[in-house]
Amino acid sequence: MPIVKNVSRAVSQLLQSSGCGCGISIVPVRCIGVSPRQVASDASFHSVSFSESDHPRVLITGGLGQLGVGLAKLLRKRFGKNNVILSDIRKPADHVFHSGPFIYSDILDYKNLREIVVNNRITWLFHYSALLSAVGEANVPLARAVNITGLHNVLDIAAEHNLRLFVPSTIGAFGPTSPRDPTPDLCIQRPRTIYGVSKVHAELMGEYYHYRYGLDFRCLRYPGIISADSQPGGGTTDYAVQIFHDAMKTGKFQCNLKPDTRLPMMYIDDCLKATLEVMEAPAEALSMRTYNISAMSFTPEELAQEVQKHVPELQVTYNVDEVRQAIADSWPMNFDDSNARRDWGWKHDYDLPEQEIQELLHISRLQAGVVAILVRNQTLRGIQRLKPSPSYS
Ligand SMILES: NC(=O)c1ccc[n+]([C@@H]2O[C@H](COP(=O)([O-])OP(=O)(O)OC[C@H]3O[C@@H](n4cnc5c(N)ncnc54)[C@H](O)[C@@H]3O)[C@@H](O)[C@H]2O)c1
Ligand SMILES: C[C@@H](O)[C@H](N)C(=O)O
Repeated sequence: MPIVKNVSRAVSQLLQSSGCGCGISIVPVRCIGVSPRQVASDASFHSVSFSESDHPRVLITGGLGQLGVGLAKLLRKRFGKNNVILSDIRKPADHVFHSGPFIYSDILDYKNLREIVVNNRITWLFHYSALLSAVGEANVPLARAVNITGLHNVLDIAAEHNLRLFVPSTIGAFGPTSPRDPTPDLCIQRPRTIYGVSKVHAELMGEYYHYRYGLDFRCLRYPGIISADSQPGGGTTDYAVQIFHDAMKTGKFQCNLKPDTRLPMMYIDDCLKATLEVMEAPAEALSMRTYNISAMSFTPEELAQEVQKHVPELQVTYNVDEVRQAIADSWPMNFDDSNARRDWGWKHDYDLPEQEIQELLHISRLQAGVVAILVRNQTLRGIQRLKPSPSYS
């Protein structure tokens, strides 16, 4: 298995924390100066507001969640530290604040978002703000505001300012009437969560703006993402991160999904690599604007067995959360990403257990001062207990 390394906070904490944006309750009034209806309907399919020889100037919304900080790190390596602005409504940790430009941005504040785009001459926007599946069901009005109204703000601004726009979708954009094993790009999509409904809406609106206004919209449907040094934001797949943290911290893990619940998953490095690759792909290569991407697929029982090879003392019990289980039971079990592989050469690097270990990738500190070692390209090779390091790596 590809991964794992450090530890994140408890799912229950995430559900209650401000990290999910649950503190926001006001939907600001939109102040549209130029409607997308005023964007020329014959706008160029390829139009971007920067010369191809220049680096893009990037804004990431909702950047302090599980995925945004890692994305900023990858993009800064590629485009330069000062060309990538991370934004969120939360206060960044010290190491994030000092790692590159950070700005407050509430995606529900259209005028403020527009100012940021204009003043910083943004050319690429990665729209990560969202309420995930489980927290979305716990607060539907807020999920509707952030995931749908927020998306509308982002789409309008992107269209007005000729941005290249990335919006992630999810396995959650499918529902119980979709084919589940495998799930192709194009099939029936009738999700039964506000999260899934908002993501189908995002896919369709983005594609509509693309064909109607020439917006350079790009979208990947991510599987559940496994990360080591960032915490999940309140989704159905969070267990696959939590198990590593609990294995390291307490040696006990209580899973909130049934042992045989199979879901598509992906290691964060693959997810971020795919995101950059699809944004850099020539428009001509994209036969679609929304693609499935896939890497591995496993059940809690299979994952637990794999982790127990390295932490034999790990005790796993099951206490099923009915809301999450119902969501998981309606989602794909395996994802068909053949179109992404054909069109722009998508290929994952990390997979479930294979025997050879190629490279030690990363060491990160756990909350309790315990350190896990993340290994590349296959199995979780080893987990070590070390003294807390003085600084976050
Ligand atoms: N992590 C996954 O497994 C996964 C899988 C599929 C798709 N995705 C998608 O990828 C994106 C990023 O996911 P993540 O796991 O980092 O999410 P997350 O929940 O960890 O982070 C979302 C961020 O959005 C911010 N946010 C909430 N309301 C906001 C507002 N009004 N204005 C600005 N920011 C606001 C939160 O503060 C939070 O930092 C999301 O769109 C998600 O749907 C994630
Ligand atoms: C799958 C994904 O969209 C997210 N991790 C969730 O479970 O809600």
